[in-house]
Amino acid sequence: MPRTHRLTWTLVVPVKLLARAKSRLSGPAGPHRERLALAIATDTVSAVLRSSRVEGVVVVTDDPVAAPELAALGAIIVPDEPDDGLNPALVHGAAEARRLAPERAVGALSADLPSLRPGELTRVLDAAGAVPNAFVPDAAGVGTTLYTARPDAVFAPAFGPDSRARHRDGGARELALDGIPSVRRDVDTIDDLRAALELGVGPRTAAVAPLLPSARR
Ligand SMILES: Nc1nc2c(ncn2[C@@H]2O[C@H](COP(=O)(O)OP(=O)(O)OP(=O)(O)O)[C@@H](O)[C@H]2O)c(=O)[nH]1
Ligand SMILES: C=C(OP(=O)(O)O)C(=O)O
Repeated sequence: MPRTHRLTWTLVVPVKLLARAKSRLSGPAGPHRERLALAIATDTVSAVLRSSRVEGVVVVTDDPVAAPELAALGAIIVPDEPDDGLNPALVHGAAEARRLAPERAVGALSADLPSLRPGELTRVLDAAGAVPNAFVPDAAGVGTTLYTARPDAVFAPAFGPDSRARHRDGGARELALDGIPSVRRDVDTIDDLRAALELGVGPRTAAVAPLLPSARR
């Protein structure tokens, strides 16, 4: 494997205010929605920090509960600026990541990956290091879970509707690796949560999921 693949990384993880998060789960999660959103984000960040290629995690959030919990895991917290939605928040987080460690590659990873396995993330990051910009499509094949930029590349994420096509059209390389289900398994709906539970989730999500009757098969 060429040397450039073995970059070290800072990952930027965006976490919306918990009061507004996971709205598509508000029916099935009821009063447990915020707790579930925090559990999923916590399991995601914990797994990222266990990847051997990741040397730092920047969490972009204004949430007063999520911020100290994720900082306690080892994440650096930056405020949700410029308060203009997801992509500007990621650009802000990436600028801080590059200021702290300019030699590292930067990736933006969704906080809704409760099944994430560090070894799968490491494989993905090694593949991502082969090109200036890369991305991983979500499990549905429409969105994106990870967007990356090498240290020499522009960081211009295009998360949101049809982000798979938008990242591809923008010139990022789609990483079509086999055996990375945990990196693609984002959770937005109750069916997504069931699929994540089948793959296996981290301990925080595993503790909250039984509170949702409809999460059981
Ligand atoms: N910091 C920050 N993170 C955001 C923002 N919008 C979305 N996110 C994060 O981006 C990822 C994908 O978010 P979405 O799927 O749009 O929102 P969600 O809260 O997960 O779910 P829905 O409310 O059902 O759309 C999650 O990690 C969110 O926390 C934002 O404006 N600021
Ligand atoms: C923002 C995105 O994801 P979600 O499906 O979580 O809204 C995306 O896929 O670009």
